[in-house]
Amino acid sequence: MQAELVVDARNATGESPVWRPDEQALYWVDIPARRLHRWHTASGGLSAWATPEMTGCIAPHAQGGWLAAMESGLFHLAPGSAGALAAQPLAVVRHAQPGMRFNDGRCDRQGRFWAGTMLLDMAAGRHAGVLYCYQNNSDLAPRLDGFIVPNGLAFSPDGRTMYLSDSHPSVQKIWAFDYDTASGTPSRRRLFVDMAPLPGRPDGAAVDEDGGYWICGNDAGLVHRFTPAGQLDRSLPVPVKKPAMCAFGGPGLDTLFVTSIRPDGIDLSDQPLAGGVFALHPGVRGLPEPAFAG
Ligand SMILES: O=C1O[C@H](CS(=O)(=O)O)[C@@H](O)[C@H](O)[C@H]1O
Repeated sequence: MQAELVVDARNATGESPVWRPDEQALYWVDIPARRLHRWHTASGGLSAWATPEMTGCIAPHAQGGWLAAMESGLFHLAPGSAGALAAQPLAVVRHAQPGMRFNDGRCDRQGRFWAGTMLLDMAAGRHAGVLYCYQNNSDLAPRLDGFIVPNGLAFSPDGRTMYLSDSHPSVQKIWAFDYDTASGTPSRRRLFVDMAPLPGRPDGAAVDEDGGYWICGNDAGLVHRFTPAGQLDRSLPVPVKKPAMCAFGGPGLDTLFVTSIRPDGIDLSDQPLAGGVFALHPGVRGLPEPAFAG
């Protein structure tokens, strides 16, 4: 299967792709560049907005616009025309240590927002990362801790299994949890996949309608699909070494969009498209991305 380059975005760290069916457009962020991006598939039109801080992830907001997890906390973003962006603070995070920011996250199927934090200095390898849940427009609460680079957050189609990974080279694990959809409580944490023996570190993820868990194999140029039982089903190549996160989109939700990383200061002659956004057609459909309910 050939991955098609859809946007030669040259993102430093392209993350959090989210498909908006109402706009037939893909949004994503470039974390260090402090940018929110939009690509309208039919017209090919590209838009970008400067965000006040680095944004680790975004989720659609039920009232329109986006819930964005940044450095100091959560914001509501309302992108306008000509690059205008209204950013309203919603919740301030009390980080476990100085020098942290939000990273990967999304909403559960009931519309609660979950996102993890990490140290900007990833190389330090400290287990300072915390997983937070935000709900009722007011309550940003730490729920799990001990992570270095929390990533790969996703929910099964019935919402009753939560997935979470840690990308750091010293961890490279994906865990599954039972998830109580009524209370929003994860429990019975267990190892879903140990990715250390497999090519690529676990990065961002998406779940398909059959419950397959798709995760970017960062540093290996692969996107892996695991069955709900944790068996490797297939691995699809992308023409860059560092795919970062994937999301289903397109009119039939059957395109898997993949964002990527363009590392600074290294020879990119073997991956000139690094930092691009790619499209794969894996033969399965995704599910609509749940919005933050408030
Ligand atoms: O900043 C980030 O970087 C890592 C990828 S990498 O180690 O730089 O290759 C990624 O896992 C993480 O999600 C992202 O926020």
